Amino acid sequence: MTTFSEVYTNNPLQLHHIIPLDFNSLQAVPDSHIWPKSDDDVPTSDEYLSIPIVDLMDPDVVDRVSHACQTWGIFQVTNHGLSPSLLEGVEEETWRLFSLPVPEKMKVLRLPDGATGYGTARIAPFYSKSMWHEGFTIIGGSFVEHAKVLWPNDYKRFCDVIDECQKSMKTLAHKLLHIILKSLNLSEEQESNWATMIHQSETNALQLNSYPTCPDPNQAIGLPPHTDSLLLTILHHSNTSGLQIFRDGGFGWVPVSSFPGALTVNVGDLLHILSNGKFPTVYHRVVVSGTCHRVSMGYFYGLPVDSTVEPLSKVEFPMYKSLTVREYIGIKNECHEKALSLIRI
Ligand SMILES: O=C(O)CCC(=O)C(=O)O
Ligand SMILES: [Fe+2]
Repeated sequence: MTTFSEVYTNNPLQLHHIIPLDFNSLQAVPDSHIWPKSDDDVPTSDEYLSIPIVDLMDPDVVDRVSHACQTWGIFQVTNHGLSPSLLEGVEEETWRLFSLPVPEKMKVLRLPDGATGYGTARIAPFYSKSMWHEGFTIIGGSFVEHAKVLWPNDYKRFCDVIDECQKSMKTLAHKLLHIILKSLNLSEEQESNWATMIHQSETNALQLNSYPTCPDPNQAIGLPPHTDSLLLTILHHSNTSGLQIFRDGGFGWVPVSSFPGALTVNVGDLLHILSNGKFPTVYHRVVVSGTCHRVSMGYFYGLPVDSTVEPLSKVEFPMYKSLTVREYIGIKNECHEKALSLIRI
């Protein structure tokens, strides 16, 4: 059986697509990081259109989550089970990691055919310009060896926090996916089979992101527009702005404010496929700031890599072909944003 990390070994990247810029002491944005302006670059509204907030203790939680998934594909959750002290701990460790001198971070650089470690976003090779971003990807126990390299005498605090975060995020992902399954009107047997599969899945990754203060934020981009590939993403972005979603209906790029203490959840491609397009996979990007260095932490949850994904409805005509998770990630790694249209029926 293939593990999630192994899925990435077939598409080795070139080092210049993995090594982030040394953002320290830059007075101007280098040409490599200047993005051309496009028509939809400017948010059409300065107002923060508020995305739905769902209390997981709400007795109507299934309806609320279902409505949020259908109308926005993104929502914020409260009463999510991750304590404020855990989230503060993760944030603190994220700052500790990205504040290290570049030569230290380079010791844990992601390998060209690897999935974990320090480096750029995986979508880097699809663009001629580079991002104002550095990341650290954690899959399974990969972080322990990396932490030992970074802090030989003081790695335990990073490991303890990350370990606890992975466990709590997994529990939350299971809870959310069980709620979402209920909203897809499946037969009892189908629901129970999918619940078991979700429970057994080891397809998950924790991504720490850093978007340093930028000398000219209008020229650079933190992360260009993309959708997330797996079932869902749970994001902790404290109270800093930067995340934007593209909203049809004349709204354009809408900033996502973060409700204090809440986590942001968004639908990914696999859930979009399972729901037969009922839940939109969210097109989002990250803009950078001239005054604020932002960090965020995303948890991505998927299905086992050898499992088959296809629209679950037995009554609707399927919009997408059936394929394995591994095949889908392979297509996404090769074709990026065209992946969904390539599997359209
Ligand atoms: O940093 C953020 O707000 C979003 C990060 C993101 O979109 C990603 O890691 O896929
Ligand atoms: Fe994303």
